[in-house]
Amino acid sequence: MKEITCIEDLRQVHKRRVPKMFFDYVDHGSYAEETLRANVEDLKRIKFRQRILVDISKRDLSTTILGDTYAMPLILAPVGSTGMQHADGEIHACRAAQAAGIPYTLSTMSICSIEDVAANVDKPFWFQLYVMRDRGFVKALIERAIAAKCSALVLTVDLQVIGQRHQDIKNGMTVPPQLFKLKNVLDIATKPGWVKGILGTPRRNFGNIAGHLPGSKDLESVSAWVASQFDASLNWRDIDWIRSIWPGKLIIKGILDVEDAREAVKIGAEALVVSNHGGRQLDGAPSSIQVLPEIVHTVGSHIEVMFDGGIRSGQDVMRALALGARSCMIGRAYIYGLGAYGGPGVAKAIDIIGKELSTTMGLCGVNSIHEIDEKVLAE
Ligand SMILES: Cc1cc2nc3c(=O)[nH]c(=O)nc-3n(C[C@H](O)[C@H](O)[C@H](O)COP(=O)(O)O)c2cc1C
Ligand SMILES: CCCCCCC(=O)C(=O)O
Repeated sequence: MKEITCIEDLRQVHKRRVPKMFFDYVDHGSYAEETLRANVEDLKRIKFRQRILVDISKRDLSTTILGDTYAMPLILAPVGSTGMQHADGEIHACRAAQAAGIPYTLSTMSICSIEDVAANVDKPFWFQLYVMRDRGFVKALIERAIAAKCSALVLTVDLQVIGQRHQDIKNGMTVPPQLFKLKNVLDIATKPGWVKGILGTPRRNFGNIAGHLPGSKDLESVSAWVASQFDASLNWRDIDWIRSIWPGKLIIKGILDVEDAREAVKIGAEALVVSNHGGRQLDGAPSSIQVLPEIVHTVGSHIEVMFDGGIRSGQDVMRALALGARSCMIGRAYIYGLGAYGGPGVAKAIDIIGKELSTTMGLCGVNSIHEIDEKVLAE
């Protein structure tokens, strides 16, 4: 891994090592991918203000997230089907996050179940919830997260209907995926390391949602499956119901509008994530960084504001913190590491971003996370 120096290097190795259908599922976004591109490009346009001759010898990246101390303001975002990028991917990612001292969020749509992950890691992790039509099942999922001692519930609210990802349709990325389609068989045959890993683990299907998958002979497009299973009637009134089951910290993920941010404060969520789902949902929505300042300005003193979308470097984390985010989630950046090298690849992604953040802080004359604000940005 010596020649890996940035997240793009991990992406290139991921692309070589993982079947195209799974790499594309990660790398692409919805429709024309305008929001996906805007997330990355709008971050890059933000320029820093260099400061010199400040004592920056004692830089400290540690911070608190929802009252707990972590090594840096970084969180591994929930990513569905992580275990298809690398065998037992969720367990490896969670272990890497915990070793680095940052939170890991397990998706409802994970391959390893809540119990699989809990049995194989040392500390509590966060659980991300999708609300399905079967409310008895949703209640049971929350109870499983409580039994596994998950320390926060991340309620994702921007995917009750799914944005179309053209590439997934072309690749046969259905539920379950069409691994035996000729072009996939030919491609998978060139990825022996991936095949060996996946065949070597019993965990190859969605561990949390058994009983809600199509029968073994049926194939459903992802959009048809989501339409049949996810509850499109979900609304603010349902949050009380979730609160009545979940006693812990609640994070609402998928907020882009100031009015919605105000609602999240009103219902008493502990945090919200400014997110457009990594450009995978409403194509044509603004980039996350474009809306961050107005949301922070409106609600930032009443609720903890987290951020995601387009982060590919420590410089990007610094940009989001400068515009008022308290912490940042990364999705693709760590999945590229996982697909490339498994757990050590996730550790590498976190390390790259942490070091870039530390250097950027230094060059802006800043020693601690709480000092980062608009003053580190060029006019
Ligand atoms: C392959 C993939 C799967 C995802 N699955 C989920 C999911 O199951 N639940 C969820 O809340 N968000 C999911 N997301 C969105 C991420 O949590 C996060 O919002 C997004 O990746 C941030 O953008 P970034 O990838 O540019 O960092 C997924 C993202 C990707 C790339
Ligand atoms: C196979 C079903 C995918 C459900 C949504 C997972 C997700 O949030 C994403 O792909 O984005």
